[in-house]
Order: sequence, then structure tokens, then C-alpha cells
Amino acid sequence: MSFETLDALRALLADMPGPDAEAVQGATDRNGQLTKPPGALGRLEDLAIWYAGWRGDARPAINAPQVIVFAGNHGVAARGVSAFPPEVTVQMVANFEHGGAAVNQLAKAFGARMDVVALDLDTPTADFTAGPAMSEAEVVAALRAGWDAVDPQTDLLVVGEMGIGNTTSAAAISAKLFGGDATAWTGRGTGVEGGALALKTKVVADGLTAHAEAGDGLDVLMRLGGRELAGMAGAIARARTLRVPVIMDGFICTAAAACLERTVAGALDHVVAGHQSAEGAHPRMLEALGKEPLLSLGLRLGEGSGAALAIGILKGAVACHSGMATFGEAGVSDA
Ligand SMILES: O=C(O)c1ccc[n+]([C@@H]2O[C@H](COP(=O)([O-])O)[C@@H](O)[C@H]2O)c1
Ligand SMILES: Cc1cc2nc[nH]c2cc1C
Repeated sequence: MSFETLDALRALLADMPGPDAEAVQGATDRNGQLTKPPGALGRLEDLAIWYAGWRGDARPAINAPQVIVFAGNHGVAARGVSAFPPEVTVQMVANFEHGGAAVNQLAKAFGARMDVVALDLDTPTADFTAGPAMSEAEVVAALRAGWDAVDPQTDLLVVGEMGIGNTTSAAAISAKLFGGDATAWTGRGTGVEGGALALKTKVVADGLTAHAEAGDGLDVLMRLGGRELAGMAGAIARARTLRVPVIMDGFICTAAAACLERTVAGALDHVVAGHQSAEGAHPRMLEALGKEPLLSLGLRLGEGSGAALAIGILKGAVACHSGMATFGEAGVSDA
């Protein structure tokens, strides 16, 4: 199963599986019998039941998490919208491949396999203030790279990104999808401030003007996005066909995911927000999507780091759910 046009992907998104109602019921029943006061594990209980539903197993395990980091370069980076130069993207890809980045340590700490997918780094996307960032063929190629990067054997997916300039792209996408002006969505990214932040905001505003007639989420992704955002969106969609739950990362990852939700409502039902980023507009974006973040630690790194950290939370939730004794098994008196 794959796609060669955005319309073909739209058709796939409109026909994606939902959770298994029987597994949800079985997990809910089991949760009610575990040796704890009702609700005492708080949101961990909801997470375990949610995970069980997507896996179609009332007593699941997480054995094979996969972290995929997508990298891409942005035409708008040449405008001076980042605190770092564009060559950092390819340099960080080498760092990921050598195991030296933060996300490598977090993936390892939580027992996840990590893959890096560098997408045409020598060919930045076009400057979106002058026209679409990508042609349909380019965005489809990046979506497919994401689709193909998901290991069908994985049981939990984390997607993250690396791309100098991509908070400019994510801000423009958010403004287009959720409304509001450039100032409401443009933030500091890697640390821009003062005149550079004003320039960045102007680039976002010009992008919004240039793409006043953008259509659905996938159209917005093509016009204002980047290859690594499309890669993440493709991987999230593929995970849905495999009924693999996904943890999304920060500001850029959430903007990419939002493009799916704004194409077909409910496309992110298999996705949880790993964390709330320190990028100013991230809380508003999560709220617009109805996603409550698992962590809020002031991270603004990207590369899947906040989501990788949240693997621990999901593993903890599922371990309690599937491993705990029931009142009956343990001989503990029920309330
Ligand atoms: O994940 C986030 O919320 C986040 C917030 C700010 C910056 N980043 C990372 O920083 C890079 C983009 O920042 P910038 O300033 O170049 O647009 C990109 O590689 C992201 O992974 C990531
Ligand atoms: C050094 C560096 C590491 C990153 N990881 C994700 N985005 C990043 C941006 C920079 C600048």
C-alpha cells in the first residue's frame, strides 16, 4: 500500500483503521480489577487503555519502539530566520549517525531503535514567500520516505526532526491551519531575538500572503512545509495503517501532524503529544488539536527528544497495566 499523488494519500487517510473496541473493553475491565484504588494511576490508566485499543490486545507489551529523525533543508533559512547557519542540518545528521546527539542517548535509555532519514539536504525547499516550498512530486516523495521508514514490526513510533529554519515553516503552517497572524505563531526557534525575530515574523507573514488560497492540510504542507515535516507526516500516516501508536515531539512535529488532522479529522487519534515545547506557540497548537502533553520540561531541542523521553511514560503505563496483579490474584480486599 502506498500512494503517488496527494489525492491518493487523501483517499488513504479517509479510510484508516480505528482502535479495536473489544481490546478497549477488555483493557478497561482489567484496569478496574488491578491492585490500586480506582483511578489512582491517573492518566497512566487512560494511556494504557488507549495503547491496548490501538494494538488490539487488552494486555499488551511494548517491546520494539522505533525513533525516526527526519532531516531537511529550507529555502527560507537563507533569509536569516535562524540563530544557526543551514549547514548545521547536515552536520547534525552526521552527529545522529555517530550516536552523539541528545536523541541518541534518550532512544538508548528507553530501549528504542533509532533511524535517521536525511531528505535531499543538498536541495533546500524553495523560499515559500515566492511560491510553494515544494512541488507535488517533491512533497509526495518526502511523505513516501516517511511512510517507508516505519518498521512494520514496531509497536511504538516516535517521530522527530532536524532542519535549520523549520520553526519558520511550522509557524506559517500553524497560522494557516489554525488562524491568527504571524506574530501569534512566530517564536524564537534556536534562539532568534530582536531584529532577527522581527524579520522572521515578516517572512511568516509574507508566506501567509503568498499562499492565501491554500486548501487542506496536505496542500498547506506542500506550500509552507519542508521535506522533514512531510517525512514525519508520512510516518504518522503509515503508523495508523499498522495500528502503531505514535508519540509526537515539539513545535515542528506537531505542525506536521496537524496537516494530517486538517486533511481528515481524526487522523491523529493514534497520536499522543510527548511534551509541551518551550517554543511560545506550542501550547496553543496542542490546544487547537485537543492534545494534552505528557511532559512539560522546557525542552526546545526538537530531533524527537521530548517524544523519546515520553517513551518511558508509555512503557510505564503499559507495564503497570499488563503486569500488575488483580485484587483476586493477590488476595487484596477490594473497596
Ligand atoms: O521541537 C521544538 O519545539 C523545537 C523548538 C525550537 C527549535 N527546534 C529545533 O531547532 C531547529 C529549528 O530552529 P530554527 O531557529 O532554525 O527555526 C530544528 O532543527 C528543530 O529541531 C525545535
Ligand atoms: C546544534 C543543534 C542541534 C539540534 N537538534 C535539533 N535541532 C537542532 C538545532 C541545533 C542548532
